[in-house]
Amino acid sequence: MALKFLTQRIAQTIDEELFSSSGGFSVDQLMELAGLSVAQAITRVYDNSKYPRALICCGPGNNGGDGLVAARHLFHFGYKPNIYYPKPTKKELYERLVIQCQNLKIPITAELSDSTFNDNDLIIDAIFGFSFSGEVRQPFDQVIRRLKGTKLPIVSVDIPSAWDVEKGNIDNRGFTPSMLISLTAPKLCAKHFNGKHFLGGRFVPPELERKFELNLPSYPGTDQVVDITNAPNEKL
Ligand SMILES: NC(=O)C1=CN([C@@H]2O[C@H](COP(=O)(O)OP(=O)(O)OC[C@H]3O[C@@H](n4cnc5c(N)ncnc54)[C@H](O)[C@@H]3O)[C@@H](O)[C@H]2O)[C@H](O)CC1
Ligand SMILES: [K+]
Repeated sequence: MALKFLTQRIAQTIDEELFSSSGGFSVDQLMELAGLSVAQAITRVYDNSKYPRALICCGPGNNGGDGLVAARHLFHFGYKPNIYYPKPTKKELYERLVIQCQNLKIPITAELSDSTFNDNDLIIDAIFGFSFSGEVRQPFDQVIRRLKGTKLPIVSVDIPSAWDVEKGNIDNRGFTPSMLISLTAPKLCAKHFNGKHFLGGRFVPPELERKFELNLPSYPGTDQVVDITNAPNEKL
């Protein structure tokens, strides 16, 4: 059975079920596993000896939270992360994630200067995930413009930011990353993506997987990610 690509509504429904009282998960837990998946997938493709400086661009929602968690794991995996976080979320969870990064002396900035951006080997796009809609509003429009112009490799978390969650890069509003890490299950926009593609978020209970007919591939050994670059994908 082919891997299921999710609509925005189904992605949000699965998220709600995981966090409901019957699902039993807290946001912290799943964000930690999501961010760990992202960092682990990066090690598979972008070795820290060749790509040590990683700029993590973090948005205002849970996608940005995944980015903050990934920054911490990348530090422990031997990278030199830098964080661009223009609109820090005023919630305790996010404030704690920031403190954890500050304690590792990971630079965090809200300004997007040329050097903030260019003095890196790799960019991680954790700006918007499956709740994105419409056209990109300030202050994120400027980082999307930069990402469209850069020659550095970009790794997108869950959705390439500014892409329509279902239709992909409509009107060329976004950029095309070199690598995508889909979380839980890929969203429909990933059918338009031809680069390196991993699946992460190894926390879906089999019953939930069956209910939504996700047909997830098996994760090898104790890995948090599985390479789905060549998974069956009927192109639209
Ligand atoms: N179940 C899972 O797989 C898990 C996924 N995780 C990650 O969570 C995101 C989805 O998070 P959510 O908070 O729902 O939304 P986003 O991060 O996508 O962003 C919402 C944020 O963005 C603002 N926004 C929306 N559209 C625009 C726009 N056009 N311009 C500017 N700003 C916009 C909106 O106002 C909100 O503030 C999922 O993709 C995964 O990455 C969990 O971490 C773990 C479980
Ligand atoms: K993203």
